Order: sequence, then C-alpha cells, then structure tokens
Amino acid sequence: VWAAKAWREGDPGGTRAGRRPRAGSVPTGFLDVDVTSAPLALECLYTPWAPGTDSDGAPTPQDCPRVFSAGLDLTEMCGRNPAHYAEYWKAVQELWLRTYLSSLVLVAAINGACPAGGCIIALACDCRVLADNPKYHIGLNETLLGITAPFWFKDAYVNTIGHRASEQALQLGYLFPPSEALQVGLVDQVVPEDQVLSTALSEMARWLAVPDHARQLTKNMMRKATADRLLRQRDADIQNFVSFICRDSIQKSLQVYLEKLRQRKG
Ligand SMILES: CCCCC/C=C\C/C=C\CC/C=C/CC(=O)SCCNC(=O)CCNC(=O)[C@H](O)C(C)(C)COP(=O)(O)OP(=O)(O)OC[C@H]1O[C@@H](n2cnc3c(N)ncnc32)[C@H](O)[C@@H]1OP(=O)(O)O
Repeated sequence: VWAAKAWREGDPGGTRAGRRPRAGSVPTGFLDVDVTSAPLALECLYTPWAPGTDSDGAPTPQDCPRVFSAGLDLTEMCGRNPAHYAEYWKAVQELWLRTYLSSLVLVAAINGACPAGGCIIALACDCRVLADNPKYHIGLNETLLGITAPFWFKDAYVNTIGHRASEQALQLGYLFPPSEALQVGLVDQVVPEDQVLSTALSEMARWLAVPDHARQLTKNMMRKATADRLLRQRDADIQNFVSFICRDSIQKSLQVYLEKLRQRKG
C-alpha cells in the first residue's frame, strides 16, 4: 500500500525506512500500528501478514513474492487467552479504521494472493491495482476457515461490490481470480505483473491531481457512516470476537485449517 506522502517525496522506497517497530507502536502480531502518529504510520503499511515473516518487521513486497497478504495471522487466534484475543482484535480494528479513514490517498498495488484480512486492507484503500496472475486471488474466504467475517468486513465488501455479489461471495468464501475481481468491481485495474507498481503510481498521480481538501472532505463524506458503525460498537465487536473465537468448535476449525495449510506446503 503506497501512501501519498512517500510518493510526493519521490521516494516510494523510503517507506521501507519505517519497517521496524518504533516506540509507541502496538505489536499487533501482523503489523505495527503507530499509535502516536497515525498518518505517518500509514506511510509504512505493507502487508498485514505474509508467509515467511514475523511481527518483528512488516514485510516488503520483495520479501514475499506472490503474496500481497495472507490475511490475519491465524496463530494469533489459536490457543491463546481471551485477553490476547481482545488486544489483537482491537489492533485489527485500529488498523482498519486508520486506513479506511486516512486523509491520504492510498493505492493498493496487489502483487500476490490477497485473502480475507489482506482483502480488507486493500478495500480500505482508494483504489486497487491487481497483477494479472491466475494464482492471485482476492476476497473474503472466512467461511472456508469455519469463521464469520465481522460486520465491518461485510460492510466494506458491500460498499465495493454490492449486496448480492457480497452475499454470494461471503457465504461461499469465494476468492476471485483477477478477471472476475475486475468484473465485479473488487479491483479497479488488472495489469501485467511487471506493471503493477507503475500503474499504481499513475493512479496515485490521478488522485493527487484533485484539490486535496475537496477530495478529503468527499472521502470522509463517503466513508463516515461505515466507520461510525464500527466506532459506535467497538467494545461489543471485541467481545463478540473474543467469545466467538474462544468457542471450542471455532478453535478446532482454525487448527484444522492451519494444519491443512502446513501439509499443503509439504
Ligand atoms: C455469530 C457471531 C459472529 C461474531 C463474529 C465476530 C468476529 C469475527 C470472527 C472472526 C473473524 C476473524 C477474521 C479473520 C480474517 C483473516 O484474515 S483469516 C486468514 C485468511 N487467510 C487465508 O485463508 C490464507 C491462507 N494462506 C494461503 O492460502 C497461502 O498461505 C497463501 C497466502 C496463498 C500463500 O501460499 P504459499 O504457498 O506461498 O505459502 P504457504 O501456503 O506454503 O504458507 C507458508 C506458511 O504460512 C502459513 N500460513 C499461511 N497463511 C497463514 C495465516 N493467515 N496465518 C498464519 N499462518 C499462515 C502456512 O501454514 C505455512 O506455515 P509453515 O508450514 O509453518 O511455514
């Protein structure tokens, strides 16, 4: 995810400088969210979680080829205690709210698989450019893990692809290949893999050409109601998540899913 400031400074690679956790950052287990300077924190957003990385530093696209984001780190939702789940979910909410409500222009350059939590971060951006590779699926696949997408994931989906398409895709846990993602409006452009970053930069230029104050006010006008819905019930959402994830049946489902992933690897 590239944010406007780094682009303006002509140094998108400068985003790498912020990879390591800094003082004031919240260890989320998938990304370090700087609670002291929200807009700055967004400059170093990369992927929530990707194979081969850990919470010591956010991965870069180069570190994890083929994966934009594997979604939320399932090991954070398995075999832990309720206090851990509550803290984790609060951080997930915080990440989404800050991304979704950012006044910066955010363009998602999606150069790999983008399931669930990865999709939700991409959806929080203003625009999505996806590499044309049949393996790069995007969508909310929670039901296939035996879990439910929270209402605010669903809201972001509905806002982007509409009610009927969301209803179907959410129930089926469907992951869209690039051509279908474009067709349904889940992404805005599908381009050859080596053109993802240049296309994202062109998109960024297009959005930045609009007077900032007008664009920001409009963005806020369009997004406020959705964000407010979560803001009004953040604590209840955390409690729902904790009681849901603590269920024996859900823990079992997640463990089975993780085990399948590990076996698939071997
Ligand atoms: C009625 C009341 C309702 C109340 C509801 C309230 C709240 C809602 C409740 C819960 C919502 C929780 C929301 C979760 C959102 C998510 O993001 S869930 C995560 C979804 N992600 C996935 O399904 C992706 C799974 N991964 C893959 O498909 C592949 O890994 C990949 C991304 C396509 C990459 O493939 P690749 O071949 O490159 O890598 P590997 O498959 O070999 O993976 C390597 C390694 O990584 C492990 N792993 C993969 N994904 C995850 C993950 N998301 N978390 C943790 N670990 C992961 C994989 O197991 C391998 O591990 P290793 O063998 O130990 O190296």
